Amino acid sequence: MSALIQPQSELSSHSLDNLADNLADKGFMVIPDLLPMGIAEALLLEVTEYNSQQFQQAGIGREQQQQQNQFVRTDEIRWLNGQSNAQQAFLATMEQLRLGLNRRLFMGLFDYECHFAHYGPGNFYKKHLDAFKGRTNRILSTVLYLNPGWTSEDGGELLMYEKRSKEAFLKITPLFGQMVVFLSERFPHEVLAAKRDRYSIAGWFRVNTSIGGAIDPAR
Ligand SMILES: O=C(O)CCC(=O)C(=O)O
Ligand SMILES: [Fe+2]
Repeated sequence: MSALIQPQSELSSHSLDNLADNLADKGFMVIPDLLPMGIAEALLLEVTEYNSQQFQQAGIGREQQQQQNQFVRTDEIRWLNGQSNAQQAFLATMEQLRLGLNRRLFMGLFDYECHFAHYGPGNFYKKHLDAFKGRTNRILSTVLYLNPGWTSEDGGELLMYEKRSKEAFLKITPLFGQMVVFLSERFPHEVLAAKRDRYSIAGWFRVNTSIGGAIDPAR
């Protein structure tokens, strides 16, 4: 698998400027190809090799409040921990993104947590916010899509909403290598039911709300 991975690529300052401008102006951006193809291909190979025991049923809420809710979401997830070269390359790219955004927008992004997600046929994630004002440390959401040859027939689009609006303002097809980045508190969003297996890495840049030395909250 490591043979597929190209040497660590530097994100250009142009692409970081562009992302920072879009986040400042609109609060989101869709990036067609943030990562080198080889890294995205290795991540796809890795995620498709996991069996259902190696995924966990996705929940909603955090820690004690964590609960499985089949009405809200039916995907399965697996947290990244840097256990493969592909994961390390991805996490290194996201670290460049974190530092680049902090430098440009003074966002104070402290760390990044992310998981693979697998939506089998019929799986969905109903309209939700990744963060509620004042109650979370998730600031910026990212989703990287790992679906070669995805077409509009396959469903599984991400719908993005403005708050208090019933009509989505953007419909994102989960195309291979594409990443969407958006402000976690600002945009309710949902994943429509997919008609075939849909793979992604969803992640969140967080600020540090630690009290008394403990990082709060734990995952
Ligand atoms: O996969 C997507 O398009 C979005 C996933 C999502 O909203 C989430 O995991 O919070
Ligand atoms: Fe979400």
